[in-house]
Amino acid sequence: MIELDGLTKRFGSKVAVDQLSCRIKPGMVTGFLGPNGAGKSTTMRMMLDLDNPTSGSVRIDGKHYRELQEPLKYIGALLDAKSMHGGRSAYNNLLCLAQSNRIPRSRVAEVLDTVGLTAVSKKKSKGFSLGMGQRLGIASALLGDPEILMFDEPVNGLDPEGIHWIRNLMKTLASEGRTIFVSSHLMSEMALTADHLIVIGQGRLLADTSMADFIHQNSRSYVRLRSPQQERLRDVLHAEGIIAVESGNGTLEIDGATTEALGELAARHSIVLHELSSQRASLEEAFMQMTAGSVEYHAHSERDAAPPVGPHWGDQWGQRQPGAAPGPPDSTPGTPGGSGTGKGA
Ligand SMILES: Nc1ncnc2c1ncn2[C@@H]1O[C@H](COP(=O)(O)OP(=O)(O)OP(=O)(O)O)[C@@H](O)[C@H]1O
Repeated sequence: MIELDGLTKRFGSKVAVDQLSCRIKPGMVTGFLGPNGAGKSTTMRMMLDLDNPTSGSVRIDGKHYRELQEPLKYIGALLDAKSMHGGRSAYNNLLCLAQSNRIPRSRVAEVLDTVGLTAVSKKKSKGFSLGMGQRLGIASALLGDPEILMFDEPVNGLDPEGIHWIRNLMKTLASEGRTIFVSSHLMSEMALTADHLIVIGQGRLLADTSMADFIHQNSRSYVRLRSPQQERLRDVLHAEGIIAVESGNGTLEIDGATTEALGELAARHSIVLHELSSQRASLEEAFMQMTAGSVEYHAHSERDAAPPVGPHWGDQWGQRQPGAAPGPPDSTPGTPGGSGTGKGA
């Protein structure tokens, strides 16, 4: 179990981590999610005593990292795949780590085999590809057979087979009762791996929730309508008190109604429909909406620059106070990506 209490880190006037409190429990994969610059790496560095918190604390099984004897046996981490000594072979890099933590030499060959690097174990690690470097970093994390494992963006640089492998490895380690804490800025990746989610933005806690609850609350479903008689359709919907949002390409999106009800309504008014379909928004979209107010670097397109018109599904996240639990999406639909182009009917 890892416990963060009011963890805060400032770099000059920049608050990288802001009063972060949460528990990371054993027996599951906990995803640590946030956009670039959210404070994920800084938090992980403080967990490993590589950075001093400005205030607050981290406890690993009740102890500060500094109090752990032979820490590799408690907690293994992959933070930076390039942190290995490039002039040493993969084997010797791991052997040095093993010897300084009183880990038997036999374990080095074991972990090299686990990560699939046995064939290149005598090669200098500076010649390794990014993916091989990631594997070597994962081997070093596994070396002490620790109960807690932390991985910072572990799929970076891995090919599809490697990504599949690391996902399965994390799940297997969690099923053995270990605490697995893994950071990512990709919701789609977390949806496939994590049992629990901790979401941060600008160093602050935005959500601490089970993956199942996150999916339940954020898989927004809506109906998409397209008609050559759009003006009439909008008038009919308006008269019925149904809010429709224009989503481009002449389509309307409607929350809180069924395809059956809308199809029958259109039929009663003899309106031709070219599309009547049930849709589900992606989790990536929900994550982008949740963190929209805390993304450090935005790319701007002309579309983004357009002023928002009408109600927007993501507005709820922008208004939420830090630390509050996420609520269900409201019934106001919008367009993906938070560009605010929705328009009330
Ligand atoms: N040593 C430092 N000095 C000054 N600012 C820093 C330092 N380290 C991190 N920061 C700033 O703190 C914030 C959080 O950075 P951090 O690397 O922890 O974010 P992250 O969520 O890991 O981002 P990414 O996904 O891009 O790796 C950023 O604004 C970053 O620029």
